[in-house]
Parts: sequence; C-alpha cells; structure tokens
Amino acid sequence: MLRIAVPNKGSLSVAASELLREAGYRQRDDSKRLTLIDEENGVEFFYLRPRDIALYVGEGTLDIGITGRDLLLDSGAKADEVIGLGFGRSRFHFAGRAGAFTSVEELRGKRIATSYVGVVSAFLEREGIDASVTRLDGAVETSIQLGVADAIADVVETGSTMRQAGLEIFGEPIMHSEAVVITRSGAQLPSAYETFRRRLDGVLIARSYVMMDYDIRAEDLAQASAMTPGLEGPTVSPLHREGWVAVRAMVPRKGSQKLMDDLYAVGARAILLTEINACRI
Ligand SMILES: Nc1ncnc2c1ncn2[C@@H]1O[C@H](COP(=O)(O)OP(=O)(O)OP(=O)(O)O)[C@@H](O)[C@H]1O
Ligand SMILES: O=P(O)(O)OC[C@H]1O[C@H](OP(=O)(O)OP(=O)(O)O)[C@H](O)[C@@H]1O
Ligand SMILES: [Mg+2]
Repeated sequence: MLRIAVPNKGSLSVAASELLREAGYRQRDDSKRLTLIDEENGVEFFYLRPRDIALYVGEGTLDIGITGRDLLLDSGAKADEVIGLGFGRSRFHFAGRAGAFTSVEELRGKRIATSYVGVVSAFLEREGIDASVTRLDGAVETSIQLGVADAIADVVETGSTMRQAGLEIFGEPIMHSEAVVITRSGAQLPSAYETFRRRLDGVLIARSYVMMDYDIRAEDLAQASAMTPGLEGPTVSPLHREGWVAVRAMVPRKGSQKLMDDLYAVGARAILLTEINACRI
C-alpha cells in the first residue's frame, strides 16, 4: 500500500483533502480521524501535523507527503518537492515595529522570534548576519509587543495579521511557499506512486486549463491555431460548411476571456469555453 501523509489541521488541511478527493481518493469525513485506508486505490492516508510530515517522509516511514515548501526547508529532512500544488501560497518575511528597520543588515545583534528557525538561521548564515533566533510555536507577531523579540520572521499571506499587530515587513521575501508533494530523496517508490502522480497532475491541469472550441475559415486557421496550440496541437475537424473548419484545444484558464476576444478578431465564430472535469495528460 502507498502510504501518504496529509495535513490534519491548519491552512493546508482542507485544500489537500479536497485535491485528493477530486483525484478519486477516499478522504475522511471526521476531522478527528487520524488514519484512513482507501482499499480500492491501495492507499493508506495518515493525517499528521504539517510540520511533522517532512520528517516522516524523510525517514522513509511514509512514501509521500503533502506539506508546505517552507516547512520542508525548515525541517532539513532528506525529502524533495516533486509537485507544486498551487494552494497555501504565502511569502516569508522579516518584520518589525513600523519604522524600526529598513534592511536585514540592521538585524545584527538583534533578537528574532520565529516558528521557522531552520529557514531563518540558514538565511542569516548565508547573509553573514549574527543575530539570536528564538523559536515560538505561533502567534509570533505578538512577541515584539511582549518584549521577547526585536523582530520576527513569519508567514504572510494577506498581511492583515502583521498590520493588526502594528508591524511592517522589511527586506525582500526570504522565500515563497505553497503546498507541495514531497518524497524521500533518492527513494525507490512503489509503482502505485506513478498513478498517484498522474491523478494529481490531472486535477491540477483540469483546474488551470479550459477547453476552447470555435469555427473558423480555413484560410484563417494558421493564425488562429497559433493562438490555441493546445498541448500536442489543436484538433481540427471538417465543418459541414464549405471553406470552414472546427477547432478544439486546451488553453490556460488565465487569460481565456481575452483569448476569446482575440480569436473573434481574427475571424473565429461560435467560440465556446467549457470546463475540464478531469484528465490524464
Ligand atoms: N494565512 C496563510 N495563508 C496561506 N498559507 C499559509 C497561511 N498560514 C500558514 N500557511 C502555510 O501553511 C503551512 C502550515 O502552516 P499552518 O499555519 O497551517 O500550520 P500550523 O501553524 O502548524 O497550524 P495552526 O496554524 O493550525 O496551528 C505552511 O506551509 C504555511 O506557509
Ligand atoms: O498575512 P495573513 O493573511 O494575515 O496570514 C498570515 C498569518 O497566518 C498564519 O497564522 P495562523 O492562523 O496559522 O496562526 P499561527 O501563527 O498560530 O500558526 C501565519 O502564521 C500568519 O500569522
Ligand atoms: Mg499557523
């Protein structure tokens, strides 16, 4: 059986289970449940803290994990990111009281609080900055007000937690994160992994692509099909109208409305955009 770790709580948990459900796997319907066997697909799911997942996968106890890229790097586990999942996107930033810092150089000799000691220490070492790093479990933003730290390094999505705590980010983002699938470095994975990977790729593609159909005069086909190259090439079929053809191609969802305008402008008509529910590429 393929053994897969899924976040049991936190920002990634619901979206990870939704993705797996869309990919045809059984998922728990009770958030207190910590393991689940999907007999039909030959998979056992383990619902674990996102922070611990890289450790289990790195040790080889579990084959696959879904966690945050930031948590994977922070753990130092011997596991690699194999698929970016496009949700749980965040940036990782230093912040201080409004106006207190303008650059990371000013962190020298200062106290920094964070839940990501691995990421922060590696960054400071790379930059040659000597500072003391304190580990906190969460709600790191409050530590400055409470006098435990001069600056913090934390996850920022909308920035509203920082703003409400009266803090301001400074310097470039230390990293960009999203939910990722991880496997143990150099591991020989069970053959079921390939099916898992193809299913997930299928869901991700179905989410980011749509199907575009249109009719066009044969003489305008070259110009229009260059705008809709599809994955392998567009499907072009005869139309029951002299001098016209029907074209079908997958196109990125992003920008698809503008693409319809542009196709219309080069002579395409009966332009249809439909959802892809699932696919194997
Ligand atoms: N507001 C957010 N938006 C997007 N991603 C986030 C956000 N907060 C955290 N993350 C990401 O979610 C992952 C795990 O963080 P999360 O906060 O869910 O775990 P946790 O702090 O252990 O759980 P909890 O917050 O429930 O105690 C990390 O990869 C992090 O980058
Ligand atoms: O930029 P924002 O949209 O405000 O999101 C960022 C906040 O979300 C996370 O907190 P979480 O709710 O996970 O609490 P925690 O700090 O206790 O983990 C993260 O640690 C930040 O505090
Ligand atoms: Mg959190």
